Amino acid sequence: MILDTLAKGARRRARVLEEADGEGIREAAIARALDEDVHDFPFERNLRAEGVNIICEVKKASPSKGIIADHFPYLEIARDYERAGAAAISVLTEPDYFLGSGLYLKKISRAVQIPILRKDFIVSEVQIYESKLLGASAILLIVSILTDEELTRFIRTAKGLGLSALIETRTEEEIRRAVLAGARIIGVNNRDLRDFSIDNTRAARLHSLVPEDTLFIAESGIQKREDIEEFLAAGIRNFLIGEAMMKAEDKAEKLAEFIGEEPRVQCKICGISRERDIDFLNDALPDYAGFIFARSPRKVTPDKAAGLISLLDPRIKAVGVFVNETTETIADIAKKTHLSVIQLHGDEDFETIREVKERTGLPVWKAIRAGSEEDILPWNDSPADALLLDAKVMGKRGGTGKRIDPNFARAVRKPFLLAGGMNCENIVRAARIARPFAVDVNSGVETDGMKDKEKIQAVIRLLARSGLRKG
Ligand SMILES: O=C(O)c1ccccc1N[C@@H]1O[C@H](COP(=O)(O)O)[C@@H](O)[C@H]1O
Repeated sequence: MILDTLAKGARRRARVLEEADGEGIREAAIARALDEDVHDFPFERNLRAEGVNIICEVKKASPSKGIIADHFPYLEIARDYERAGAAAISVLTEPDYFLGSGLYLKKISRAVQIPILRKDFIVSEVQIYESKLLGASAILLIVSILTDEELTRFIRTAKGLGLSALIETRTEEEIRRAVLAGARIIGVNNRDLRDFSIDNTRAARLHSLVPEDTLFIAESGIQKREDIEEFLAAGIRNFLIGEAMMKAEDKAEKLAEFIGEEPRVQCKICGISRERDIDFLNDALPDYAGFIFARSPRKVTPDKAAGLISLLDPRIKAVGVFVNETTETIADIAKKTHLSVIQLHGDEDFETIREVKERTGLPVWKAIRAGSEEDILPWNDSPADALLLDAKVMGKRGGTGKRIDPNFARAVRKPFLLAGGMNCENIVRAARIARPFAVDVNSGVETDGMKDKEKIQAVIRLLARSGLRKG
């Protein structure tokens, strides 16, 4: 049986590794874990995020399909997965049948920000230490090739290193063993590795046996949206998809098909200060253009802004960004420059928001620098028309390029925009988790402090290809 052959090969490689420098690998991995925050477990955190979470796989070949990708630009594939909004990336490292490599994992983990699962046949602790050094955030443990003692010990070793362990099962009995061993994440493989047959009902059938607080992942054989819909009906929302993602020419479009969303997100490009920027926007056609009237490298004078806004395509609404400005000045500038929306990005209170709304007759967006959900809660009662969630950075007002945890959006009870370090790499996943009415992109579409035409176009196109915004 292929699984026995794969496990045998893994044992041979683990022995070579152990003999070469088992002790050194162990020590280096433990030192790295001590250096990091080992309680963070980003793989698990991402799978607990709102909505459908998909782990996309990087694999050149498989024993069932043979060569999947003749051309295998693995770094580009991984970056495309990240941009497409993958929750994590699974990287095959088994060399003989999957033509994988530890080097692929090492390089991918440096190229993307999302967590990486090492997909291999782990039969020895030295492979777990090695996974840590390669940059994995999670490892796969296959119940059928491990004893109960090994399973328990490997889960514990992984945890001590800050690695999550995805425990792969195929039967009721294996789920029982996984639970007893202390699994926090259980996967059910729809593919039978004895004969490679696929049974897409398996994960749905076995799901109910897994305790509620344990993460559940349906693995293998998922090809189209209808497959996902069947799993969703069974209460499953985390998936590991290999071949279908590898074969998809446009990863963003394929992931959008799996997730199945209605276009609902608008886009604001902020910090517009030059005629060239207006040309970029008139070409890309975002929904809003932001003009900053506060202290900032992107600051514009009212005269300059009036000139720029007069050149703006009428389909793009002008947003004025103010920090602790007087209501009178805001009203004057709004009139002079023909603003459509006022964004208050300072310490403005409810009373000021009310005054600005009254004096200008315009909608007001209140920016909140959120370090936690608690920072957001009081603003749900504010008179602002919408909130704008931005990152909290001590001593800074905005334009920090720092990300906000999109899960904070759970606390918002009003229409809101998501801002803070949005760029082509993170915008799709953040928008899917937070579900704002608009995303706000500023420093993430700049090069050397200037707005960059290619980056603006890339963000706008990506939002459309991902099904988030009308194209
Ligand atoms: O961009 C600025 O310099 C700025 C200055 C003062 C207030 C707000 C500012 N920008 C706003 O910050 C957010 C997020 O920006 P980034 O993507 O993190 O660079 C955005 O809403 C801008 O309008």
